Amino acid sequence: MVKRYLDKLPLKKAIEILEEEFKDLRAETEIIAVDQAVGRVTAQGIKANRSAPDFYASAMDGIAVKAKDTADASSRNPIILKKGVQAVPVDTGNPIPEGFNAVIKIEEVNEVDVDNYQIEKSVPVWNHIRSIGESVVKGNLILTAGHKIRDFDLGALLEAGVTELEVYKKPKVIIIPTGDELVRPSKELKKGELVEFNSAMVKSALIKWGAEVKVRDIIKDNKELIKKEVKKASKECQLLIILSGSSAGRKDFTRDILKAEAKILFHGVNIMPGKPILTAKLDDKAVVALPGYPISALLDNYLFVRELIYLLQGQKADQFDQEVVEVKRKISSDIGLEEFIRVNLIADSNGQKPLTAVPLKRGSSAMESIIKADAILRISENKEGLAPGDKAPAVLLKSKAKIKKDLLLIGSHDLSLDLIRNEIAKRGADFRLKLQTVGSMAGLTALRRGESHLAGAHLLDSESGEYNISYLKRFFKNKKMALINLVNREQGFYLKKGNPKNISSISDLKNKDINFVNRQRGAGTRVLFDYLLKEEGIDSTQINGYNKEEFTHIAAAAAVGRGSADAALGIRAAAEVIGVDFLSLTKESYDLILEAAMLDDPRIEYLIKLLREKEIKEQIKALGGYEVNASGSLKILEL
Ligand SMILES: Nc1nc2c(c(=O)[nH]1)N[C@H]1C(S)=C(S)[C@@H](COP(=O)(O)OP(=O)(O)OC[C@H]3O[C@@H](n4cnc5c(N)ncnc54)[C@H](O)[C@@H]3O)O[C@H]1N2
Ligand code: MOO
Repeated sequence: MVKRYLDKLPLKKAIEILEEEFKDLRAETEIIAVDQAVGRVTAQGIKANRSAPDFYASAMDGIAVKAKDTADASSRNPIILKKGVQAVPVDTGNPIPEGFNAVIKIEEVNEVDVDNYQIEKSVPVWNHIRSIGESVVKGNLILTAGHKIRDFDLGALLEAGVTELEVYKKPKVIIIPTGDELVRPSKELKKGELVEFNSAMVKSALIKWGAEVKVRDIIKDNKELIKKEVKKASKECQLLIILSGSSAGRKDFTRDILKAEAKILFHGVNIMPGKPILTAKLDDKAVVALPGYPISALLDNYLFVRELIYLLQGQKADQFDQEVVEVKRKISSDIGLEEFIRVNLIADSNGQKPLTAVPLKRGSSAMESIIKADAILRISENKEGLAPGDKAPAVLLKSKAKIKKDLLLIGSHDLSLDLIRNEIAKRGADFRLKLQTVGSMAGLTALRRGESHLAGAHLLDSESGEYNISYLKRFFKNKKMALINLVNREQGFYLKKGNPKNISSISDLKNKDINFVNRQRGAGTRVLFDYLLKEEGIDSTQINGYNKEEFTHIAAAAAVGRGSADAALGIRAAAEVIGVDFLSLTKESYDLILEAAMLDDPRIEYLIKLLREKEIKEQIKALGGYEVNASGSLKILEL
């Protein structure tokens, strides 16, 4: 029988349960000095103790006058005002002398002599006078209860004579990381050890939301130890977070412990990632067990724990900043699960249409993809994925203004691209270069769909021996396209140090003793490998490991480095990064491809200029295996 251990609660329902169960859960309050209060949340409404200003004050440097004395003044009929009687000098902020009711700016006044001023314009009553309470009015409610204090709130409070205020104490949270395989972050790891980093992510987010957080030492997967720590910690905090052990593994004890000690509220929500979250109430305290996978823990922290931290401070969590975006490819999603998918966003050239969302890697432990993401696309639980042209909401992770300026490059992987990306940022350019590495062919497909500004490809045409052009003819018929040479680079074999299996040519791979690891279908390196095999008259079935695939040069080199393969094809620079031997076989060119119409886009001009710079060429060359003479050179093709 299928063992079902998870609830299938819709997200909204799950949040309602938390709100209902913990509606009276509040942190204690304390009185603190106003100038220490930024980020804290008011426990009571706050009224102004005084008006500001509490006297009539001059708003300008000039002279205080009686408005009626100025009534007839004009440029043709200048009027003289007697100093001390009809006019008194005042500076900005000075009280207005009794009996005066307007101010004229000094630059509009002519000082005729020590006793007389001349003016050429009449002024109305209250001209340039700050009235009593112009800034804040005594008795007015300045801040409501449940207000998170900002820098400018401080100013208004202090001006209004409020020097102390009652705020919620920072909610006390304890985080307990659990797991046999986990160790504190360090540079060196033993085999099988994994760095415990969820606590650092979760803690930092909670501090941002106003909590005071303690992280306990990592506890081994031992039921008694975890139980002891849970009971102890729950007495010292308002919210307890247990990291991992929320699913059904042999050592996932969290559910058992909470079942015995607490009231379980729910275990399992219809979302992905983050499905196996578990929440409970232990002696009125909130307990949340977050799933182990980092992206799942992260998402659940934002969706659920954030609500609780706000609730503890008498607030309701803000809605996420969402934007309706469009997709240009099919994106699958399970019906009955609300899916949260990391995406890059790109704007069309005139910025009129909705932003286009381009999905990134989905895995619940793919951290680089959350760093790269511009937004999290939400596919609701009643949808079975999205089709090209469909729209859906996305939670923005970066500013929309910045996203609209970015350049997105989707294509094959090359180490020089990271160098360039970093250089653009280092120089403070007003755009960022974003990369999605997916392989040459997938890059061209994305460009054709309008999901990127640039593709990166190194696709050999086995007939002509030329790179990329024949593919462009196929992909971009009747279009005017441009090719910018990025680099010419060496392709060859990654081999174990010292080449123990004596591999010296493609035909050596036929040896049954040799394990190869290939690149994914559609990768330029895969195309090259097929070409090299064909040239030698070798059939792919003769190669051990032809169907084993890695997705980047680095991953292929690393497979050789750790011994799971004897050889792989790839670029020299990755061999240098991983520290494996390299046997050069051929040279290829890697081009950036774009619509020719984009060539006068300032960002593209910047990129081309950068690629032509001597200093950048030297840096790329130093990565190993690169020829940079043609970097930045341009070809325009009418296809
Ligand atoms: N048979 C099933 N197995 C799993 C299911 C399922 O439905 N049936 N759900 C999967 C999903 S979805 C998730 S999410 C995870 C949640 O698992 P746990 O909460 O029990 O977490 P672990 O298995 O202990 O760890 C998963 C993974 O994450 C790493 N990890 C754990 N804690 C940390 C930490 N504090 N910092 C960094 N990394 C952490 C851990 O080493 C594991 O690699 O269960 C699936 N399984
Ligand atoms: O839901 Mo798990 O939380 O997909 O990774």
